Amino acid sequence: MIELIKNEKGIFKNLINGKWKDSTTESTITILSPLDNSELGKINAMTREEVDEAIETAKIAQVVWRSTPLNERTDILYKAADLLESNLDELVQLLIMEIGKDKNSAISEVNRTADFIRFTADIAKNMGGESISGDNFPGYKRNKVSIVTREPLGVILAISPFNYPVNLAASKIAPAIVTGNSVVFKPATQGALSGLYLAKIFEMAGVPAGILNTVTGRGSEIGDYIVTHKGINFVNFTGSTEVGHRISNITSMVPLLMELGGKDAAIVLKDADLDLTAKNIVAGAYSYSGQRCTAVKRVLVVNEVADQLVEKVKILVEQLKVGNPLTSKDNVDIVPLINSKAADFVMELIQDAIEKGAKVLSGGTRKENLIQPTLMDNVTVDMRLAWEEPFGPVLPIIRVKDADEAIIIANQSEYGLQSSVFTQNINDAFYVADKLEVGTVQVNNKTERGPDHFPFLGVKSSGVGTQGIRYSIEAMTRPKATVINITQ
Ligand SMILES: NC(=O)C1=CN([C@@H]2O[C@H](COP(=O)(O)OP(=O)(O)OC[C@H]3O[C@@H](n4cnc5c(N)ncnc54)[C@H](OP(=O)(O)O)[C@@H]3O)[C@@H](O)[C@H]2O)C=CC1
Ligand SMILES: O=C(O)[C@H](O)COP(=O)(O)O
Repeated sequence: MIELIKNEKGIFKNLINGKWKDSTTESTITILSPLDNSELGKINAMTREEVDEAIETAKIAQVVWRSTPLNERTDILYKAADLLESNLDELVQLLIMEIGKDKNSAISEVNRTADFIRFTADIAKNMGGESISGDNFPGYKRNKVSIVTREPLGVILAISPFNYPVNLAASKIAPAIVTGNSVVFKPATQGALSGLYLAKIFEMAGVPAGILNTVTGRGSEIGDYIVTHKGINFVNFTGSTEVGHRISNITSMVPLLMELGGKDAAIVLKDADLDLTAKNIVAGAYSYSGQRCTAVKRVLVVNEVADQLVEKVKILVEQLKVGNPLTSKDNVDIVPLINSKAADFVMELIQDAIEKGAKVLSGGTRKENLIQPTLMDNVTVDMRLAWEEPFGPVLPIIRVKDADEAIIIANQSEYGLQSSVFTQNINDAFYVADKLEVGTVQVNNKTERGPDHFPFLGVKSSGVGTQGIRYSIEAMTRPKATVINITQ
């Protein structure tokens, strides 16, 4: 199917108004694989005029789409989910090559996305509006009734990051279109081929012309133009806090739904089940080399059990499989990072911590962009690793005297995505959970986004608004009240 979306020069086309179009510009971006530097294809660096066309076409098409029966819109989503599954092998291969995901994680991303799309259709079909009688409020009678329906917002701008190019695109596109919105989708540049593939799936499933349009090009070049475009009615962005802040600063009167960076803490109390804790911490911190916003990014463990926990974590870290998914026989947990800039940054954080007295218990070395899973003990709050998000396979252990000190350090972060607390005492779990300034607290589990119908949100610099299937649907619609006044 890849062949259907690229031209004879290997340039991937964009879906605009139901047609896969070549750009009018000669300006292209070459997508190389982080695994072997091979060229996977080229994408167009679209011009402003082409962006205008994508947004204008979305605006016009939405007018008809919002009146299309919901059951027809949901049928398209069910078809898209089936098509994703029937094209799993090719898409998995593309994900592995384009973003260096290990095979198991790539398969899981595609299957989870199909489930997400189906569940979105199910929820949309089962969501109703409400009717409110006037007499609930003093001075009014039952002859006044408000019928509250949910209306689409118009044109949704969906911007996705590199690490889940299919799932974090579909989790914006599916709730948007099922509710009668149209979409302009700007994938991450590294991840754009997978994103365009997803768009092809939606098109094949029957999404009408103009309802899903794609825009490719570097965010640094066209990002400001798209997010501030007057044709956009809602921005759903997942990516770094830096870009999120920028979008928030330059937009005006447009609702934002943003999931940004994190520094999720795993807080370990003295009565925690340490085997379960260590297992969760290692799975949470290192899968896909830590390139997940919800990765466990620091451990705050009380002194009484710190030595025991560290020993258990170290044993598991040393069992992680490290390698290049292209050349490794088995599935690997630790893969090369997305690019050398990302790997340089992780090494910089490790070096800073070493210079300030942290101890490397495992890893700490790099071969090209493959960084060994790194475990660092005795990390203290004067080190950058205590606060900055590495988006790589390095985990700092910060020792604390008690739960209260852990809470203070956890909350001092600029981020507030998730936290875990490990304890066998339900009262302590609630005590800690109640005080943490995050969107979600996981009790005795690693930090993670799923299941996808749960609310997913970050506070402080980790985001604005709430995702999760029903929550995204609500965010992308607004109530509309039609008031019936019955003459009596
Ligand atoms: N909380 C969450 O749910 C998640 C958060 N993240 C966070 O994302 C980061 C990693 O992802 P990464 O892709 O590198 O993030 P970036 O912020 O670099 O990019 C995200 C998206 O924004 C685009 N973009 C870049 N500049 C602009 C701009 N000025 N205006 C509009 N769009 C722009 C990018 O395009 P281009 O690729 O062309 O630059 C890409 O599509 C981490 O910080 C991580 O924590 C990631 C996943 C989930
Ligand atoms: O992009 C991310 O990193 C995700 O939103 C996290 O999802 P996960 O917890 O399912 O990996």
